[in-house]
Amino acid sequence: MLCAEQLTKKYRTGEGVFNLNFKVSNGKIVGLVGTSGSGKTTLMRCLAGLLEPDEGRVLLDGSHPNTSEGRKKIAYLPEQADLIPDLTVVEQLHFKAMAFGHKGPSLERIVQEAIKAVNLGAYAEQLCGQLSAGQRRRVWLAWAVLQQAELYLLDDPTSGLDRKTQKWLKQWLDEQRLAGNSIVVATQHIHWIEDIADYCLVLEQGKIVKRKKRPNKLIVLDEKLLNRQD
Ligand SMILES: Nc1ncnc2c1ncn2[C@@H]1O[C@H](COP(=O)(O)OP(=O)(O)OP(=O)(O)O)[C@@H](O)[C@H]1O
Repeated sequence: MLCAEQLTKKYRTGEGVFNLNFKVSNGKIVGLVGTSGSGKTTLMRCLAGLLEPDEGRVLLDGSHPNTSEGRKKIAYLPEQADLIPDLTVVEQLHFKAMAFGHKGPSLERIVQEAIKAVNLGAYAEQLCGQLSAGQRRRVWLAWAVLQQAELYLLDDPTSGLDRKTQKWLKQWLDEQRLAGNSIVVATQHIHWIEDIADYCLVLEQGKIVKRKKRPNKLIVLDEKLLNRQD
């Protein structure tokens, strides 16, 4: 479980995030929603253990997130996809998978599965520096897929994504939830996240101004199941 307790991170300008308290249980999706500058990235970096709070703390299963144990559990995907322009898509993903400890046939399999998941097969041999913004974002999502983490922190994941990939992403997030993993998604698009998130935190000027729980509505992921006669 991830906990933010009285979390404050203040920049010299006086901006930042202030006295935030919330929990993300295993198997839950939480949306962090707010306009530009509301503090989403600051909070995400604190949750990933990359920014040290001035007050309060972040705990992942009772420990600081930036320990060797914590780093194995967290997949943090920042707003900007940090890809090496001279590597092909497949080389880039090999490189990332190796950094996460995969090797041999399992490395090859996991890279191919990630490429297939985000529908990047046609671009597998293309240099990352020659991809469009949306294609780069898909490589970035493939990077999330191959990490096989317990906690996913996704900052602005839908930016530049076509509808098909946005739909796939929702399905993938739902699969992660069913597998018991936790996800925090920072986005300006409340309509995209609110029908999949278990709850949303609305941020304004670094403070939580609203907590929105998902209404109890039936989500139809597979219509065949509904129409089954057994
Ligand atoms: N390193 C920094 N030094 C000073 N101020 C900063 C720094 N980083 C962010 N800020 C300020 O803190 C506030 C929150 O920024 P943050 O990047 O967390 O917002 P955000 O909600 O992620 O915005 P966006 O949706 O545009 O990415 C902004 O007003 C920003 O100008």
